[in-house]
Amino acid sequence: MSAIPGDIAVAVSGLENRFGSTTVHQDLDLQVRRGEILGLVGGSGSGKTVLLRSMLLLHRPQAGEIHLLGTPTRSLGRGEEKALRQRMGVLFQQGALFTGLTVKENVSLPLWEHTRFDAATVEDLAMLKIQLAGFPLDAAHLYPSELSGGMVKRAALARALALDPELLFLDEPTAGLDPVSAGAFDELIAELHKLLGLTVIMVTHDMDALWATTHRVAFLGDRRVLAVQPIEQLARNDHPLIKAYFGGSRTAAWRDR
Ligand SMILES: Nc1ncnc2c1ncn2[C@@H]1O[C@H](COP(=O)(O)OP(=O)(O)OP(=O)(O)O)[C@@H](O)[C@H]1O
Repeated sequence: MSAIPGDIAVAVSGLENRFGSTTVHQDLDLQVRRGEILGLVGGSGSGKTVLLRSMLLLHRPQAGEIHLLGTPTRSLGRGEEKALRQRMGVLFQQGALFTGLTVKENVSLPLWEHTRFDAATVEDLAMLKIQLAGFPLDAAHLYPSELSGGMVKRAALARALALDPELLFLDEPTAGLDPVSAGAFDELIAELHKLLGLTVIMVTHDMDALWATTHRVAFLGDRRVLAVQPIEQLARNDHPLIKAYFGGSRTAAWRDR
């Protein structure tokens, strides 16, 4: 395949993912530009999470190539894969914090694992990320079970930012939050994106988040990416699957504002 331009953070080409007789992706292509916030949408079961996991190198596709930050990943050795993973942060839907660790310990963990900083530096960096994620510093000693849904998301975001990632993956970041908390989280993502120059890839069903934060949105359907467009254009795209998705009463309300 030809060289990947420097302004492309993630390039997926010819991706194929199958589970038994079910083909989830076939000949799927997607390019994510450096510094953009890209939304990933599609009907339930269209393969958004499997695509996310493929890009995170957590799922190995049957065919295709994924370039991450200019590096082809198909034949990476363990060491190279680990190094690349450290340049990516991820916020999973449930937050996925370790329940037996406090927020500060959760955020410190990647720093202990992947750096040789001393204890004081790890603590300083963890507290900085906790603050960046808008989590109250005086609650950093709490355990996940003591947090509200919005606080769990912020704590998990702080952990995702621990190693200063260039690429940030968000899986349904506002799912389960009330509208006010979800709106605040959208603003936080937009601010961090600007402040840290992150490339953000966000799977979401949340129309508010799509309209408020994304530069472009990729639509998954029919086992591939059917379109990548700014949301204003995508919501008016004539492809039957896209039309059906945005034609629902909840999404149409946004489109027709
Ligand atoms: N580990 C697995 N084993 C078997 N099938 C799987 C596995 N992971 C995903 N699938 C299947 O792949 C398809 C796509 O799943 P995926 O979770 O990526 O969809 P999605 O677009 O994220 O859906 P949703 O919006 O409902 O979360 C589904 O049919 C799912 O059952």
